[in-house]
Amino acid sequence: MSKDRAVEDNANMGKLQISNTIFTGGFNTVTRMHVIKLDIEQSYTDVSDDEAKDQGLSLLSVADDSETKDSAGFGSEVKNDFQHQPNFGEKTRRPLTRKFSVSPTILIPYRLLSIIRILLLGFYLTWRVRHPNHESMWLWRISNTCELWFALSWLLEQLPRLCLINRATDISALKDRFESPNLQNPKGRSDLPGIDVFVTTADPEKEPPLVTANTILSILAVDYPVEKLACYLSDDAGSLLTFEALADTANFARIWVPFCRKHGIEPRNPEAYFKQKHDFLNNEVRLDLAGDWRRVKREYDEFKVRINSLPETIKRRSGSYNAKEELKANMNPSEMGENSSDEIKISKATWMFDGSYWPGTWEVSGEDDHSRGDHVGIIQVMLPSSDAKPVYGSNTNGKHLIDTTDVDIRLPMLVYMSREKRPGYDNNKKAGAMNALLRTSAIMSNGPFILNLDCDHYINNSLALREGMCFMLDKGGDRVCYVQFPQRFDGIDPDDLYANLNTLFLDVNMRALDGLQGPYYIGTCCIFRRIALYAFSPARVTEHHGLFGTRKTKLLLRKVTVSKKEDDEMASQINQCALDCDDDDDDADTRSLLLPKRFGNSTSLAASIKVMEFQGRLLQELESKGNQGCPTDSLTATQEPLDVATVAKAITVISCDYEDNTEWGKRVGWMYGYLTEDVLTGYQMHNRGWRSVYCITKHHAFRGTAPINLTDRLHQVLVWATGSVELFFSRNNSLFATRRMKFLQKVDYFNTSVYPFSSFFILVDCFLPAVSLFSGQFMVQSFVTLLTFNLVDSITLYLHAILENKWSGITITNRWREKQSVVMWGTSSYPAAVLQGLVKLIAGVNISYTLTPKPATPKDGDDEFADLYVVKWSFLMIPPITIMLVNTIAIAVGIARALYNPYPEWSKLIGGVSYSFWVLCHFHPFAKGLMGRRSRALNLFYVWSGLLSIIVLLLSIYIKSSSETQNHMKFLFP
Ligand SMILES: O=c1ccn([C@@H]2O[C@H](COP(=O)(O)OP(=O)(O)O[C@H]3O[C@H](CO)[C@@H](O)[C@H](O)[C@H]3O)[C@@H](O)[C@H]2O)c(=O)[nH]1
Ligand SMILES: [Mn+2]
Repeated sequence: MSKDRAVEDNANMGKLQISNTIFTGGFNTVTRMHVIKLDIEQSYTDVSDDEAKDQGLSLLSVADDSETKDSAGFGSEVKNDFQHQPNFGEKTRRPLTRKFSVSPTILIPYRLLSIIRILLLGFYLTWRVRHPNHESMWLWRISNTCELWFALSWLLEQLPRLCLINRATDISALKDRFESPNLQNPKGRSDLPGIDVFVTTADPEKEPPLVTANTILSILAVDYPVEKLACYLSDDAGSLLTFEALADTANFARIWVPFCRKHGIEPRNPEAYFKQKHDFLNNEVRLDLAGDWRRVKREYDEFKVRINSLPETIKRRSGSYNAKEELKANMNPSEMGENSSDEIKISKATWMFDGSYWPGTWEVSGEDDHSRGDHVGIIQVMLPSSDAKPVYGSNTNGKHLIDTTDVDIRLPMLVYMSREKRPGYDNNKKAGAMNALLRTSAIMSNGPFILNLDCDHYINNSLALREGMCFMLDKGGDRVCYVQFPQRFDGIDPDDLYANLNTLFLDVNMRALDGLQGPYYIGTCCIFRRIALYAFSPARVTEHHGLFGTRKTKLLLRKVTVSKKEDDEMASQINQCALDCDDDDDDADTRSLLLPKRFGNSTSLAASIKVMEFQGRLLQELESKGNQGCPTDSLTATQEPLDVATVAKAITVISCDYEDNTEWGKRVGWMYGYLTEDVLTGYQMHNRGWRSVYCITKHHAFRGTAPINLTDRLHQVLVWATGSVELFFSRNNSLFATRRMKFLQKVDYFNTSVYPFSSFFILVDCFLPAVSLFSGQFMVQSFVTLLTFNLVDSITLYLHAILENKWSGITITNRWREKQSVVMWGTSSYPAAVLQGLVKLIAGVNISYTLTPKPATPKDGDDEFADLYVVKWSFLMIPPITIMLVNTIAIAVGIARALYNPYPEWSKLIGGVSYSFWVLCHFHPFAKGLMGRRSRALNLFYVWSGLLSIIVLLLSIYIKSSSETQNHMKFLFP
């Protein structure tokens, strides 16, 4: 698109908005869109003049076309420098990743143990079934069913752990291949593909802006070619608070990012970095680190104060503007078109610092067009994209904080986005936000790869993106739809009371899946291949790559999409789109108007097609530039110029999906209609035949926060478990509906979808000992057999865990926490999830999403774990509390009955009491959470009641056995 055209389109914004209305099809309301013009100097003054000019908060900065072309089209240079190039062939052929299998010394005993356990379980269960307890058949039946179920679920869990693997990356090989001079790239410019980073935030109260700001800073400072990186923040609250916090973050990044690059800082999240202890005398650091550290720290502290006082700042500013407005209106009522002398009511608006209305949500709710679920779409480029050439800073001369003469001071693109929301239309929660980002970014930067982060998950290792790229760009990498990293956490209490670390899932199960078809997508810390999100199958993409750079891309799109039958509609539509591009290449507007007609009034389909179109056009462009032999995936050798016209067109695309909203999530992008979009979205990709990869390393690539408050944790587990139930009921998840998914992978997905249903058996098992104590009927013939079995069972389980520790690092304590949490959640969140899922299935009721509150950054001197002791009531606590009470009472009743009974059945009593105590042990963290700060007393209670019951029992056995010597043998082996 020529410059003139862009200018013309800029002037014709009004016209474009009209075409948007047509574009949204049958929807009546005119879709409006705000592209905000801001001048950062007004609010943030401590920036030098020349810096302020390129400060970025200008209207959707237009990148210089000629520059961009230069950076992309290095074809001509190739010819000139051809003879002078040494041979790099060998160097670039090194593999980027390696795969290890777990050592046989661990694997063989591990498998042996599995077999032993299966045999033991088999023997025990057959014995149980063959020997009914005639005393109490109902107890026998119930406990049998429970045990059969648990055995089965253990088997389901164990099966996928047969092929264990570990992986490693070679970052230096990546550098050699993509960033060293070679024949195609004599200057050694980075040939790494572009990455768009998506961050989502939804509520500045539950998700403190300072936390989000730190995440953004860690992204802006990541070690990746600046011109290939773009960062998008989606704000589902449409809040000015987030907006201004982001603007100030972009500002602070000018200090923070060069500082990180200069000294090789890790981690590049200022809050986490400044918390560390520093050794400035270390030989490996630069001499000026101490000075720079002090100056940057002071800047950060001021930044922190500014961000934390933003709510107050905005409130005060809006207050004074509103008062002024009111005054004005009352002075000249005629101007307001009011004839009466009544006092005029002015709506309490939220004001931006330049004295204009904030188009998003206003603090005072209830305002039409300005509430959480009812506002226009907002898009703002906070930092423009940059050129491929490094820009070096200058030395300290009063203006500049630190000396950056040899430091590249460019910053990646940064965009604020808040999608349009209207009452009566489902916004599809996080999935909706992600898809809006997917479409917006397709038009603005179109990185072939996408990193997805929650607002509280920052990049902890600045090489993380490169690590991910190793998998994507390695041989065979084109079958990888995403690279998932484990979720690691800061700020978890040392005891990890509520099993937040998730070790069993993150360190064992996910790794085991990597030996099959790949780990689940867990919603954050995940790098996607864009094309996999566009519902392509890997086979198709391989074909794509095979032809890439050698034939006509258009031809290729047509050929590829027609050759596969299953992606029917979408394929033919893309096909048509490619044809359209052919017809009238120069008239983009006519084309976008044609699309809705051809495909009905479907906004979302049209939007998805637009995205496809862009991808196609990009390929074409590369093609036409003669970019022959360009490495696969370096699609962004061309940086899409960011011009006003294209971005204005994105307006239609980022708006909420209106009536056709199901189309997007059904076919393209993040899946709609489920509480947890993540597992389902990954499931679809695996089902299409993609594989995913687990990138788990000792240094944690990403870190985030987890709820350490019992109530928050219960609600988080409720959301996850409901997602699983939804997966179970989803049409896709029939064991027979699988298309290209490996069998064991399918088994694991099935297991995931089924675990909340075990809540029924867990509940029963927790009440059984109490019921038997109350009724005086014990559930098995002999507690001795039960205990022996439990012992053997536990031993094999923990031997397993020890072996698992060898390759996953999971400890016995972790294991015990996991076991406790299965019982705790199994009696609270899981049954609630099953109920919610059933209600949705039967009545079609939409389930609401509970956003997990993120802990705020503690101020100096604050208790880091204060949240741990906050007790908030939740209905989910009712069953566990009941179980704890019932079992405690049952123990007392049982003992009392035995003591006052002339013929007490001691063996039954011991069985019942120890079983009840065993149940109570599983609820220890739960009880601690309920007691809050008084939990120390609780520990004493547990120890003493344990000891006491043992003493009482031993005493009574002693008394009993000495008085009835004949019966002695009987009670030991009844
Ligand atoms: O309407 C919404 C709801 C949520 N979010 C964002 O989604 C992310 C995750 O939400 P959170 O409540 O923190 O979920 P968690 O339980 O902490 O997160 C885990 O579980 C979720 C559901 O499976 C995944 O989406 C997350 O990525 C994963 O970290 C946050 O960044 C939110 O801002 C939105 O953008 N819009
Ligand atoms: Mn979270």
